[in-house]
Amino acid sequence: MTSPAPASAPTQDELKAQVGRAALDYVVKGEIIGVGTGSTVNKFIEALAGIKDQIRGAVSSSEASTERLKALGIEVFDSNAVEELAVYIDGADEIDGRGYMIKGGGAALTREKIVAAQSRRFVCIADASKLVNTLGAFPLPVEVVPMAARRVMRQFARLGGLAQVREKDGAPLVTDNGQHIIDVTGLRITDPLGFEAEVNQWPGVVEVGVFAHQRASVCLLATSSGVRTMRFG
Ligand SMILES: O=C(CO)[C@H](O)[C@H](O)COP(=O)(O)O
Repeated sequence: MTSPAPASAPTQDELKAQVGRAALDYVVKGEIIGVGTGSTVNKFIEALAGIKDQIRGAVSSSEASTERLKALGIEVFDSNAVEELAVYIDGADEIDGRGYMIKGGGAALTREKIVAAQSRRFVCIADASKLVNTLGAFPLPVEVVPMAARRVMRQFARLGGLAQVREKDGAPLVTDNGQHIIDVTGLRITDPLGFEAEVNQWPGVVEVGVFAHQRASVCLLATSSGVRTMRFG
């Protein structure tokens, strides 16, 4: 007699698909939905296409997500055309136990923060590897005006961080906003609210990838035993 093969652990792709589907429970019917950027959000967009007739459309946080949404027949609105969104659904590079996040691994942090700020609720979708005690192990993305890059990098060095300009195809990556990204390693961000406020007032910083003032309201965390829901008040 043979015993059944042990169930294999879900792959990261399956975990992302799982939270992408779970986020459909937070989609407010008849509304325009805020949609983020990244591989987890791409799974959400696929799932959203299945209920596209139940929403009015989306405000998107990047050209990449806009393209995907449109390809699946979901109307995309300019963020200026919508005063307030009921919900924003997006991934994260790190999230802590208070709903504070690092975002921007996909270089879309500025638009992500804008759409998050116009939304009543931020639903973060992530796999369990993104949950941390203290933010900072993931290189912190910061969008900067190119002429300020070196100065901002020196300011991070004074905080003990090591910054480098993100590159694509051998040249500095250019964001959807025509700016550059620097990635900073070696930081331990114990006061995300204070850190975000400080870095955002350095000349030439367009936006820092710490999401503390726009923290998550809820996080759907994919684990090998199912989706765990964390609420942050
Ligand atoms: O902030 C982001 C893009 O700027 C993404 O939300 C973050 O990088 C997570 O991406 P993924 O779901 O691919 O892990």
